[in-house]
Amino acid sequence: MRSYLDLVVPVKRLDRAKSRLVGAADGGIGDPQAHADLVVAVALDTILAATAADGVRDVVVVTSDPMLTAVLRAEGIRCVAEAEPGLNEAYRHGASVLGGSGSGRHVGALQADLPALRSAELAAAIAAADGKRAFVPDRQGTGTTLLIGAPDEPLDPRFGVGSAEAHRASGAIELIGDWPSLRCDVDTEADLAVAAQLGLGARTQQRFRLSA
Ligand SMILES: Nc1nc2c(ncn2[C@@H]2O[C@H](COP(=O)(O)OP(=O)(O)OP(=O)(O)O)[C@@H](O)[C@H]2O)c(=O)[nH]1
Ligand SMILES: C=C(OP(=O)(O)O)C(=O)O
Repeated sequence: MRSYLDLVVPVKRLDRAKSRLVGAADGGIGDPQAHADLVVAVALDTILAATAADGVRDVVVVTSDPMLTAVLRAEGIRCVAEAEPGLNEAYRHGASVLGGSGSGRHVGALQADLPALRSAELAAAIAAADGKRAFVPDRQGTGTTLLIGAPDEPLDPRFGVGSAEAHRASGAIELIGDWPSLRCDVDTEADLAVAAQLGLGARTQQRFRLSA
């Protein structure tokens, strides 16, 4: 069965996002603008790869950051403000904006920190889910980079520490394919170095201080 997904992608306010990456931007530590630019670049590379993936119909970003909203809207990307703080809250809000459950829509949750993402890998994961509730674990196997809801059911996101196990326990099928770029979320500078080996998106490539 061919599935067409609408994706929700939340991003924190830039002054709070990706705190473990402070210092990885080309301006180094002590340059908040350089850090913000790196977070924007990572999000934009992720989102543009997602919008180009076969099987993705629509993407909505949930963020309350004014600068990020302006940048994304200039790229033609739809943004909505958070209704309340929190990652799972942002996913639920995005899903409700997209139509939520019972409206013939099929919603997925994609993390915004996948700067090496290849559209073909995301498309392959969506196809592998075959219309069922499913998730893709991060490369460590403990977190989640993509959750695909069951059609016409609430998304029921369970992101946070140990989210792979939480999504498994919720009945989602674990999808493991040869999708390194889809599994490579970047929390630390070491993760960014791994993503760089896979091939960073053009914007992140420009902003990452290549120290390693
Ligand atoms: N809109 C929204 N997005 C969030 C929220 N919390 C996390 N995110 C996003 O979810 C993704 C995964 O979160 P984390 O990997 O924990 O990233 P982070 O919290 O920015 O990074 P650290 O400060 O290093 O923990 C990132 O793209 C965040 O921007 C939230 O409360 N609201
Ligand atoms: C919130 C998550 O991401 P991270 O591990 O990047 O914090 C998660 O994997 O559920």
